[in-house]
Amino acid sequence: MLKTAIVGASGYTGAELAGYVSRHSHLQLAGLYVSENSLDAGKPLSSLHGKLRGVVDLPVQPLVVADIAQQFADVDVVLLATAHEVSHDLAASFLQAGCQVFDLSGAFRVNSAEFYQQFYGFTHQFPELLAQAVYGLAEWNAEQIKQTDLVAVAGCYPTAALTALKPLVEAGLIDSASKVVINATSGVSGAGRKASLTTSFYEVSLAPYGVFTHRHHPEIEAHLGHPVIFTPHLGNFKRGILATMNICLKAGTTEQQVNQAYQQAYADQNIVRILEGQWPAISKVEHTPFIDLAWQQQGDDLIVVSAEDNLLKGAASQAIQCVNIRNGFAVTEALI
Ligand SMILES: NC(=O)C1=CN([C@@H]2O[C@H](COP(=O)(O)OP(=O)(O)OC[C@H]3O[C@@H](n4cnc5c(N)ncnc54)[C@H](OP(=O)(O)O)[C@@H]3O)[C@@H](O)[C@H]2O)C=CC1
Ligand SMILES: CC(=O)N[C@@H](CCC(=O)OP(=O)(O)O)C(=O)O
Repeated sequence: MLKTAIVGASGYTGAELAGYVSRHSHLQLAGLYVSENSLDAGKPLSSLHGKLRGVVDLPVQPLVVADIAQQFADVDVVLLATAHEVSHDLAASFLQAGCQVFDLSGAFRVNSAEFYQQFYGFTHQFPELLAQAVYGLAEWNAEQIKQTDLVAVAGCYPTAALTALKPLVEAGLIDSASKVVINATSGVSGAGRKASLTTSFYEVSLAPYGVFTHRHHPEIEAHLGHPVIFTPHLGNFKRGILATMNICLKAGTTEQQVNQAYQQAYADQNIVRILEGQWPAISKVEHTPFIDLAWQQQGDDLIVVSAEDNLLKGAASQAIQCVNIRNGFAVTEALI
């Protein structure tokens, strides 16, 4: 059994991770952590997330950064479900303590100091870790994930977009002079558990945000290798992302070529479900680790739609996929 700690355990993705670890045959929950001065320190996780009652009743403990080397010396796996800046500051200490680190934040996803300055507003202090981190898009980077101790789990919108678009790029089917247009809508849990006016029930409608400026725009381009226009939207529902993508195919691309590109990428991947005769919908993927895909072609125009649960395939279940891949467990262990 691998001793597994969750940092940021009281948050939305942290609680999902705790549920998965508790039902994993090869992981043993070694500790649940929040910030040193957290108001929740000492409370059972199940008192904060009622669905975990009787499943994970361990209390969340304050993380004392100065004690990491000693306290985590016998911990095998650390799941960081913390804000980007927090993960940025903590990852090196856990790696030095000998832990495998799976970071759900954006702190190590793009190997570019400029990117962090421009889109995250901080100067990245760990260029060597940025270079060493493997992007945790589970279906695409399994070989590299097997060989690293630092996985930067892919972002929620990027997972929805890249899963849909990478097969087409890999097969060389997208018109190189065109940009792929991605419109995606997320439920409010994407913004985390902390109270804020923009995600309060009364305020939320359906509206775009972060137009031309969202940090997932460059993350998608960096890992796709093709220019995009990405517009996120916030919807008045709790969880899930639906992404609709408009693609200009190379002139003369056939339906068979498109179909083949997807079959080649995902025929053996249980988490990616290719739908026939129906479109993806959030209701079919919420509370599941799946990502659903469907497409329709008209001449050289292709519309692809993906749907996932932002807290699961967009975060926690993809992190567990990466843990499974890294440690040679069945990819879907604890997930399906
Ligand atoms: N929500 C989503 O859909 C997705 C989220 N992510 C990423 O995953 C990460 C977590 O997101 P989410 O679960 O939504 O966040 P939440 O805001 O819901 O939770 C954050 C957690 O971090 C804890 N925390 C805050 N500061 C520290 C600290 N210094 N040390 C230890 N723990 C700390 C918080 O507890 P306390 O404040 O009490 O200490 C809380 O447990 C983020 O980086 C986010 O970008 C990725 C993909 C999707
Ligand atoms: C609805 C909402 O606010 N969503 C968040 C994205 C979710 C998230 O936490 O982003 P990462 O995947 O990069 O960690 C946002 O737009 O910032």
